[in-house]
Amino acid sequence: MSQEIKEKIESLRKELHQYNNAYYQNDESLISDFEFDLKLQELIKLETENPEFFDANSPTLRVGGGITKNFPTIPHQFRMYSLDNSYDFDDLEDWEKRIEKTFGKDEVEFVAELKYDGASISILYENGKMVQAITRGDGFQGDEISNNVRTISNIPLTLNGDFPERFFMRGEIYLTRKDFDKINEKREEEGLDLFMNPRNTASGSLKMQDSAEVRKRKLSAVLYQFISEEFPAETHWELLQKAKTWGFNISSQAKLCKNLDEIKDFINYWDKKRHDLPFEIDGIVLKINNIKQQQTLGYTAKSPRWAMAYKFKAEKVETKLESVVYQVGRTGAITPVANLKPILLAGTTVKRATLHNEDQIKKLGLHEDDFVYVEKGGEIIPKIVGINLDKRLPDSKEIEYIKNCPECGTELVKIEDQANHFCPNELHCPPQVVGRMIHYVSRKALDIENLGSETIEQLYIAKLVENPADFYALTKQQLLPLERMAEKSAQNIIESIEKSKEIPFEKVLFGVGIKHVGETVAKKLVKNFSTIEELRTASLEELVQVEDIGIKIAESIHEFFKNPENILMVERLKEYGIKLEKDENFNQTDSNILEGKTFLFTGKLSLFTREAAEEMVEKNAGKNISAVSKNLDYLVVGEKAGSKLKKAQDLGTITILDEQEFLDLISQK
Ligand SMILES: NC(=O)c1ccc[n+]([C@@H]2O[C@H](COP(=O)([O-])OP(=O)(O)OC[C@H]3O[C@@H](n4cnc5c(N)ncnc54)[C@H](O)[C@@H]3O)[C@@H](O)[C@H]2O)c1
Ligand SMILES: [Zn+2]
Repeated sequence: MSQEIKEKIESLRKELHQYNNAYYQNDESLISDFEFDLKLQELIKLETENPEFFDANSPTLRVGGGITKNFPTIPHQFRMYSLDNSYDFDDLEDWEKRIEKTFGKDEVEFVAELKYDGASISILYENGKMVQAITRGDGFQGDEISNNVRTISNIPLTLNGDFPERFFMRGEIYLTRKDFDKINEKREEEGLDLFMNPRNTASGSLKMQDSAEVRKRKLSAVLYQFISEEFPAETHWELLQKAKTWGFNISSQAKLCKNLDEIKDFINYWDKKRHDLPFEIDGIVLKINNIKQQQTLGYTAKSPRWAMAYKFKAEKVETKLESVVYQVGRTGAITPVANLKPILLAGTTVKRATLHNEDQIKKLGLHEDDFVYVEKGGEIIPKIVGINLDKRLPDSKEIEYIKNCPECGTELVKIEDQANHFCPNELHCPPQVVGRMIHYVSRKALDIENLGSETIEQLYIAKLVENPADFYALTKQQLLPLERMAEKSAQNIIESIEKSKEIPFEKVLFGVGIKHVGETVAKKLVKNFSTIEELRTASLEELVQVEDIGIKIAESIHEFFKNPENILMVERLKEYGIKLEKDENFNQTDSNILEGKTFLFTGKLSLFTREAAEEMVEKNAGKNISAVSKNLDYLVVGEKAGSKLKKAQDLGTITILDEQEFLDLISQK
């Protein structure tokens, strides 16, 4: 039994560490906050009942965040805690009883505040000037991100009035829904992946290296806590009012509450009204007003005893499933989508929910005409979390997954290890044909500016283009009749297409869309095969001899050139003057300073991508190798470097550099 409990505790700890890592380090939510908190509660319970399994590193005792290597690490003069969570009024009543036991009934006042969903920050002010801003990090120390915080317009850099000489203000950096949507609209235009939610985006933005980029994100800030050795007032409420006169943005919704009933009213009000706020909140924070009382209560290992968060449950609504439709992505991946009877959820009308893939539908056990529960978690897209079986009609049929592509009728295939079905008709399935052309014009490929996905779709429907070679036969006269196409834009498109004839071979090779041939692989291929002819006629054996080219890629290249339509397209591209040969300066190096030296990069790099780093090594005559061994000269470590770093340290002969030191090394030339 006890072994079982031990294993359960360990597995929960491991799981929660993983979620924390994703959440705080990579700004990703692998599960909903609600599910996360349930697991945490379960662990707390098990640990309290089984104190023999105590571990100071347990996620129940530690603030989840971490420190990155990209900013200076600064210790907090006053530790930054997390908050205890409660989900129902019973929890709150328990908390209030504990407090009354210490101070007596009616002796305690509370301040109720909105719980802003962003990233917390501690800002030091000296003599009325902002001096330093630090993230919460692990609570003991955080990242110094002063320059990024200075770009936030509602954080005062200088103060007014009668402020103390030295103190910290703590608060939350967040994104309004509107600014979040704007960022995503722009990303959509640029063909970039969309951000998941305002919280993760705000937190990620704060950790960007270039503060000019941070400024563009239009972050907001609200301050909710004054901290210092001495307090210029006796209550939290008064401190907030004072901070306001000094120039801080203090939440206008905060409310002084005399008792639990007033607190409950506040909570009930905001549980309904929160969707009308211009920003997201995930609950309410309650704080004891009197500072002396706060000090008497003190802290647990993780949170103040004088404060409590009340978290709103993710809203769940029931609605009817009207149909399941199947979308074909640009890579041929099939995504089932549920069309729902429109319903209001978390402030927006929901009509659709993603069903992910066949397994998900099976797992839900979805039938036609089912009544389903829909929830909005941390993500923007709502999902179906359950079915109301009481309302299922007796003769309703189970949803049967489609066998053929809804766009072109081709029989779908399932590839091992992948959750989605695919339509294999790459060359003639309409979304895939369009997708291939969009890929061809994208920035990392032929970089044909002005030719957006909508225009390509229109051109395809008008039967003017069917593969990348067709772009080069387009005329301005053909473009003009398209919707919303002005003379000037048409001219720009023609010019951009013409300009793409300058793009080097490796990008063209990436652009033609051979499966598994990404940017890096394309480069490696061009290094070894100077012309498209050489590549086309290379045998599988010759291909796999190239560094990083495995049999899968080799076969995919063969497959591509077996198809007469592809050969014809390549021939036409050649005729139009597209570069299908290696540039003379392809192998040119910048310097020889790394000659004879070997490099390996590990961990999460933030100053450059791994590919860019490897390219820098090559351009300076160094060599990249793929494992830590006696042959390795330099190991360059990013954030969270793991086993490779350890191995290198153990070997003791390898020089370990951080990213900046690596840059310094090559700039010595
Ligand atoms: N989905 C996931 O994978 C995942 C992973 C880790 C954590 N989480 C979520 O994060 C929570 C833990 O995060 P946490 O440690 O930041 O705690 P928390 O979010 O529960 O509460 C503490 C934080 O609340 C913020 N806050 C907002 N308004 C405030 C106000 N008015 N006064 C004081 N503080 C205010 C502060 O930033 C403070 O650090 C979990 O309970 C979970 O919901 C989710
Ligand atoms: Zn198809």
